[in-house]
Amino acid sequence: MTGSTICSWKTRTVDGPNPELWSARRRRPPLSSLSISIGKPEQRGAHGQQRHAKMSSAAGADISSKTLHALSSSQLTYGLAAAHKLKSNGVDVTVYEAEGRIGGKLRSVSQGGLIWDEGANTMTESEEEVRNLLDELGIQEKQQYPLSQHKRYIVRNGMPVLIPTNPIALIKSNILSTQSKFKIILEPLLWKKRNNSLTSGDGQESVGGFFERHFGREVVDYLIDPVVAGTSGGDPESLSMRHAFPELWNLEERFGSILAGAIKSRLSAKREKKGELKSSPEKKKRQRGSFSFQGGMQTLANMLCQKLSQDDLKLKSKVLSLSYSHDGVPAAGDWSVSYSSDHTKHLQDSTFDAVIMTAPLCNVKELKITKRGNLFPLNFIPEITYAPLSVMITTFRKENVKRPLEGFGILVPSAEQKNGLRTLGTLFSSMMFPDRAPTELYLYTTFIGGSRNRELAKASKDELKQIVTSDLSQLLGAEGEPTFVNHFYWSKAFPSYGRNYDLVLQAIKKLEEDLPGFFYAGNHKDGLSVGKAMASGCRAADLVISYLNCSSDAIENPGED
Ligand SMILES: Cc1cc2nc3c(=O)[nH]c(=O)nc-3n(C[C@H](O)[C@H](O)[C@H](O)COP(=O)(O)OP(=O)(O)OC[C@H]3O[C@@H](n4cnc5c(N)ncnc54)[C@H](O)[C@@H]3O)c2cc1C
Ligand SMILES: C=CC1=C(C)c2cc3[nH]c(cc4nc(cc5[nH]c(cc1n2)c(C)c5CCC(=O)O)C(CCC(=O)O)=C4C)c(C)c3C=C
Repeated sequence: MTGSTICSWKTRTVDGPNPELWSARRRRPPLSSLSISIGKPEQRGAHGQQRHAKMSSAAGADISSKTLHALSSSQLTYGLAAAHKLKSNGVDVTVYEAEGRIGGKLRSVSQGGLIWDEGANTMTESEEEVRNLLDELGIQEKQQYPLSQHKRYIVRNGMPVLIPTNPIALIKSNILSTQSKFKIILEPLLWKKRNNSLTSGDGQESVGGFFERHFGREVVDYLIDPVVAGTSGGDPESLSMRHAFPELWNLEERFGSILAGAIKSRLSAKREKKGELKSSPEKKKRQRGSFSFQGGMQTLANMLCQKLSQDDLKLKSKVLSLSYSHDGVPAAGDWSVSYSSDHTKHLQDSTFDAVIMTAPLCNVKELKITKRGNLFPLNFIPEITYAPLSVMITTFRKENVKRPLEGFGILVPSAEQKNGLRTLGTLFSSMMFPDRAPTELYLYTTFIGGSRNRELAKASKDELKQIVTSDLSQLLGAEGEPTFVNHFYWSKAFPSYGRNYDLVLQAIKKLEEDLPGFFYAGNHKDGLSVGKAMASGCRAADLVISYLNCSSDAIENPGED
């Protein structure tokens, strides 16, 4: 965001006698010096006369206290995290969601004594923004940590093998050949430098190419391929290393060897942590690892909504167009949003001071955006490839599962398709969270398709049931038919951080630079995980707050630079 441009605007304003202004100031001390008022967006019918939002809230003032609204045009993790943060800072928000429910890809179902997730199943709190947000929500007592979460399995020669979690366990395990084990140990000496002529013209190396240079092909086939499938539904050859794993990419840039780099950064992180603990010994210890919530991941979305009133959240409201029409007063109702509402069956408009867009870029591309009355063409947003995915929920009676495994779940490398396995992987949902099924049942969540098998992702429920039953029979000894089956299909489960991802990031930058007060957050930007998504929403909210602050400063101090 080009905050400096915004800060440099000079305009005149007079605070109107809006009582809500004062309550807003009381509610948000960090912004107390600003002329910020909180009010409702101005509404007009599709064909109605536009009213002047900026002038409307305070009679007598030539330009009233600014009505500050932030809009998130999708409500998901990012949108809701952003909305929550803005609300907490006393900024009014309206969240538009095209669907009739909140949560987006956080989608939990509770039915007949079973609880399952059709989207994200767990998350982490590696990002500081997420830790702070969860603390603020007071959601800790609802957090559920999976039992035996560090037990994860990979298929090798058609059978499950425990993924080693430390170097000694790796050496002992039969997950890799002796040759590959040596390649890993000797990586600091043997790793090959990137040959830029072998990467595509733009210097973008694939995930597969990168790891093959460092650890050899077997590591790519049996560790990287399943992990990539199990974190993005993608495959190592089509993902860009720099975009999909930026931390490891940077590690190579800094240290060359991944292993040596990882050890060095771990040691320095430990030292830093020790120092931090010494300076603030009361720092709270947090449980580490992945977690979900009682009732599933949807609980998080529900909690994030708590601060929003009924009017703040507009379900079944698809944003169709955005119009920026700045006329002298920065951020004061610059944005007009037009959306179709299922409730009224009409197009409606509202004005806002800023917009946080969290809809996928493929949806953004379909919007009509105008800037000062001229069409703002969106043809610079590249076509994005998405991985499709089917999620199958099955339950089996415990006595019918002959070789149940304790732990998180099992991932199937592509190479294991030759052994008849067609799923991407299965989460042992009721092993992790026993309250998700009655005691006599195991509940499994199996994923099919991804970029590995796009056609299969679209298969019918019956066909997918056969595939899941066959794989679970081979891997866990699940006999007979499942006692319950549920199917959910995501046509665009994940954006692929492919080799053209620079163009995607450039397009997001252009949107934010060319459209003052427009901010983009979401899983198309800084990572796919729920945690990264939430952090991205929080950062967008911070940018909105500074944008509004800068605009207010410019209004209050018209003579200063
Ligand atoms: C099957 C699956 C499993 C996953 N597992 C995990 C996991 O275990 N851990 C993890 O961390 N992450 C996981 N993820 C990833 C994570 O859930 C997602 O990356 C993230 O939640 C996506 O959120 P989003 O808001 O960016 O996008 P989306 O979920 O696509 O949300 C976009 C929202 O925008 C709305 N929208 C679109 N256009 C408009 C419009 N014009 N107007 C208004 N609203 C609009 C849509 O209706 C939708 O609700 C998983 C994802 C999937 C699909
Ligand atoms: C070992 C079992 C696992 C299976 C099977 C699995 C499938 C699966 N997962 C996704 C999408 C994501 N998973 C993510 C994290 C994640 N997944 C597993 C394990 C399995 N996933 C673990 C242990 C973790 C890490 C901890 C966590 O986040 O809870 C993520 C987030 C990735 C990130 O950047 O942090 C996503 C996204 C798919 C599509 C899938 C299907 C095969």
